[in-house]
Amino acid sequence: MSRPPVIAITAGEPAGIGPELVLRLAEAPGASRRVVIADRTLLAERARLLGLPLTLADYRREAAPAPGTLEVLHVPLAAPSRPGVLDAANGRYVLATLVAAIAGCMAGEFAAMVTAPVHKGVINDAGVPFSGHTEYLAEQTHTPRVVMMLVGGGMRVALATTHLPLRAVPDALTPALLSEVLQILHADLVGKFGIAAPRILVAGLNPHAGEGGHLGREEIEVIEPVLATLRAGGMHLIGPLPADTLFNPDKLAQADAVLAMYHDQGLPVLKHASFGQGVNVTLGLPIVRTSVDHGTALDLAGSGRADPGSLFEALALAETLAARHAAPGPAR
Ligand SMILES: NC(=O)C1=CN([C@@H]2O[C@H](COP(=O)(O)OP(=O)(O)OC[C@H]3O[C@@H](n4cnc5c(N)ncnc54)[C@H](O)[C@@H]3O)[C@@H](O)[C@H]2O)C=CC1
Ligand SMILES: NCC(=O)COP(=O)(O)O
Repeated sequence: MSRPPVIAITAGEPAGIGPELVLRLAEAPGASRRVVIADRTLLAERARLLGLPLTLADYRREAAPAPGTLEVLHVPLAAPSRPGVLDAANGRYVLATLVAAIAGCMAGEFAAMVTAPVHKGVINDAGVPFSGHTEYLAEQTHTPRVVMMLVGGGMRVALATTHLPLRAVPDALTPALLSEVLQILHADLVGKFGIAAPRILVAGLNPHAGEGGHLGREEIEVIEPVLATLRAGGMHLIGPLPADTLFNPDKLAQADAVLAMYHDQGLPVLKHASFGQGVNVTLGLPIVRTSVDHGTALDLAGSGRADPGSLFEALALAETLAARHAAPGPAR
């Protein structure tokens, strides 16, 4: 009998809701073997705090877990952590959990990694420049370009730019960046999502997609030329469209994915439609990585009220993508 794929789940910021959400994985459907990467004492304390009856077992690659146990690959905290209270002393612990997951995926020991939320600010406070998992995964796997895409509410929304100040967005939107992002998005819609000929709606940057150049020239000077070149190569690209009406149901029905130009152009729409059930997937990586659609929710940490729905969806998508990654099949 073939062994189930092993999926690594990083528990994220120790003061946030990540540790208590990963404790709920025993309830998640699916056939994978799940290994949580975190401090085992932290998990045991959160389980006790929330009254979750749970047996933690150290992960051993060759030994199948006993039924009813949650396997843990132990990474030690630098300092004890209290729910809701950030401590920069643990910033490097969070990164160490990611490094362990990435190494296991790159070595083929893990079929995929799923990430619970990290707190970007406290990692920077720890002295490590960090803008998000997406950028960190690109750096750690030596991948020059990756693309963030969220899936939820019947939509797939990818971002041309990710975690950068709004003021920096127009300068970041170069023809090279846009072209690479669209090629990665197209390739992974085919290869990871099994869509043979993806149709992509592309948002403009400016109000009314620039109003013919009267409200900004990025559409004319950057977006339209890139779309024209890629269309000539066979891609089905619609746009640039005004972002305020691009998400109307009649437009979405014409496409398999949307490319938004920046984080808060695309994500509020998707999160409004599916918060708590959405999944963040990193495209363009040599490994499979999915994540939750929410943050550390420090206000809920330790309360037991955090919804594990997005983590369960992220695990389910990781299982699907890992199966395709292991045995790429013909597109539907
Ligand atoms: N995948 C990741 O690592 C992500 C990390 N973040 C980080 O999280 C930190 C906090 O970000 P915020 O903007 O405050 O967003 P947030 O998602 O942590 O919180 C926004 C609101 O949603 C609620 N919420 C979040 N998750 C929930 C859940 N599972 N169940 C029920 N309610 C939930 C919170 O209580 C809060 O009211 C930031 O440092 C941010 O960078 C944000 C998004 C994703
Ligand atoms: N809004 C998505 C987000 O901030 C998560 O980003 P990442 O940590 O997955 O790069």
